[in-house]
Amino acid sequence: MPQEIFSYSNDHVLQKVSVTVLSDDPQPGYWVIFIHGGAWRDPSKTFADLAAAETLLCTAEPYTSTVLPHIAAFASIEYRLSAHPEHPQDPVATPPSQFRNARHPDHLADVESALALLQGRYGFGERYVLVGHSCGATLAFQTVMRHLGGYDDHFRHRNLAQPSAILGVAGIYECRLLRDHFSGISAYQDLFEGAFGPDETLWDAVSPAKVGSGFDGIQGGWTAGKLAVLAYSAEDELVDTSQAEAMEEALRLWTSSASQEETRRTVMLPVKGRHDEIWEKGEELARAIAFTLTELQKM
Ligand SMILES: Nc1ccccc1C(=O)C[C@H](N)C(=O)O
Repeated sequence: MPQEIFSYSNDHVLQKVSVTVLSDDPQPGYWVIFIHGGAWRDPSKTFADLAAAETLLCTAEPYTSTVLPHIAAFASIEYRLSAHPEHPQDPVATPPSQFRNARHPDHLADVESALALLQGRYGFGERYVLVGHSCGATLAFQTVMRHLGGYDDHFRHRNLAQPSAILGVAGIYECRLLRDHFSGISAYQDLFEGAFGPDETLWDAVSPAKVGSGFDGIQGGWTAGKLAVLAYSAEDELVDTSQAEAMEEALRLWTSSASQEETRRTVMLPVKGRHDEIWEKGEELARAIAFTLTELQKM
């Protein structure tokens, strides 16, 4: 199954998405679309972060007989990044197409452009699971928020088909809460300021767990959604469990406002390993993706 790489814009080298199509079946399975983490800024995180889990899902039992038949394709999105203090770039010598100085809403606008490219080429509609790790989970849930601070509705891809399920893995859902939990570590203040600027009211207005349970957030926005899975690890040294707990709470109104019972669910999924181990080894990420697809089949 050859991997293809598409650029969804020519402005920046990071504006690309990898695609591996497994089945051209007219009765297709789900697309699994991944958004990597790295605190909106870490250039060592790439679309290849899905590779270990993807390989396991495609080659290892029991996945090959249980979930693989229900997967149509894998895609993995890269997006423009903010500046990273440990990866400085010379602003004069670096071409604009490689310079990392993105600010919200650039990251999300890129994710939406990537989804638009995929929908335009493959037209899978709502038959996809959006999977995000760390800030990738923030971005995944932001795509289905009705309004978003600092992002003019006018510029959003309003007619994009929404995912049937979102799997957040070690996700950041409430910026200030995370910063305060690690208040002795300046990197947290820096990474949020790098992505969103110093105005903390904006941090709240982009946090899926802060605006989630409201008409402006996921409750009003994610009309097509069926399943939210929040995978979290007690061994995660960078994102503590209160993030997934806050998101679970915020999703409560979204779940209960479904027109019929059992048509929307939120599931907390404990996984093992440190923050990056989850996708690096791939076993836990693969298990979480398989879990999400299996639960989705039941609905
Ligand atoms: N401090 C974090 C808190 C939460 C999530 C990620 C990070 C990271 O540090 C990611 C990346 N390794 C970075 O250097 O930006």
